[in-house]
Amino acid sequence: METQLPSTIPVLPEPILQPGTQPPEAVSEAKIRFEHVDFCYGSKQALWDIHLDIPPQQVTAFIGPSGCGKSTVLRCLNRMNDMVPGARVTSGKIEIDGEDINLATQDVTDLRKRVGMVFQKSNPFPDSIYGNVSYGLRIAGVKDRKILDEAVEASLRGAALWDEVKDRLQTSAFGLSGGQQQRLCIARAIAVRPEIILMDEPCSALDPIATSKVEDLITKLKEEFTIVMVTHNMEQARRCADRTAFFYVGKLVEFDDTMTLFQNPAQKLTRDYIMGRFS
Ligand SMILES: Nc1ncnc2c1ncn2[C@@H]1O[C@H](COP(=O)(O)OP(=O)(O)OP(=O)(O)O)[C@@H](O)[C@H]1O
Repeated sequence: METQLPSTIPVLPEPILQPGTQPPEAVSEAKIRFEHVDFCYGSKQALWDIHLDIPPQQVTAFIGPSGCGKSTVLRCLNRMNDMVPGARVTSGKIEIDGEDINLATQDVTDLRKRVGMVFQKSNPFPDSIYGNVSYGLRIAGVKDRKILDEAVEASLRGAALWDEVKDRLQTSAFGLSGGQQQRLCIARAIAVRPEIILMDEPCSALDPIATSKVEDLITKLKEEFTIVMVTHNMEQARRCADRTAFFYVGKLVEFDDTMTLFQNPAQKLTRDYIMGRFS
């Protein structure tokens, strides 16, 4: 019997996987592993039993309707949810390279060096282009101008921005277009050589041309980084993501390689969502 699409979003979701469905098989070489994770904001549960293996050096996209928990899952990975009073993982475990990132011994600053983040709205600092890209290295204590120069150039090249800004590195970052500012934020994120880059709707404020440049960049960045992105744009998930996870009311409904998820989803709920039967 297939799960019927609820007409309204229930407060407490019933099991939504089809009977007999097993959790996705563990990826042998997971960079990131969610093991049966429940998460609450105070007394309000936002995630139920999230079980997910994210492979290294691939792009993984999270899709699903508003409020289904995509950003919460993403923000678990750099412990940004710690900043919300009462927000916590209430059961289960989240591992990066096999290490539990919620242990009391975990250095959160160190974790955030390993797990960079790019936000929906570009957020350059009120500083020059050079100052923005070199920021992370400078606060880590790097003072050598040659090292900083090389890192800034490599990061701007890595973010496909060097040619557009190389002659104005000392000018304000606010003088860049929206798309350039977003690529600058990506350059700032990669300058400290993270292992994982989280992107929360990185193109939602951009026009189609700027979106296309950032999408090309995302595809290139996976050669070096593990990318996890939230997107409301299903075409973007199709274009950029190797694997896609579909969430609904705080549960992971389906996680598969992107082509399979879009062309032959195992769950009726996934099919209904990608066919636009609800949003
Ligand atoms: N700071 C917070 N305090 C309390 N509840 C929160 C907080 N942030 C998110 N939530 C709740 O947790 C649930 C999941 O929210 P989340 O932002 O993760 O969903 P989402 O799928 O990313 O949504 P959207 O696509 O609209 O960004 C929602 O019910 C939301 O109201």
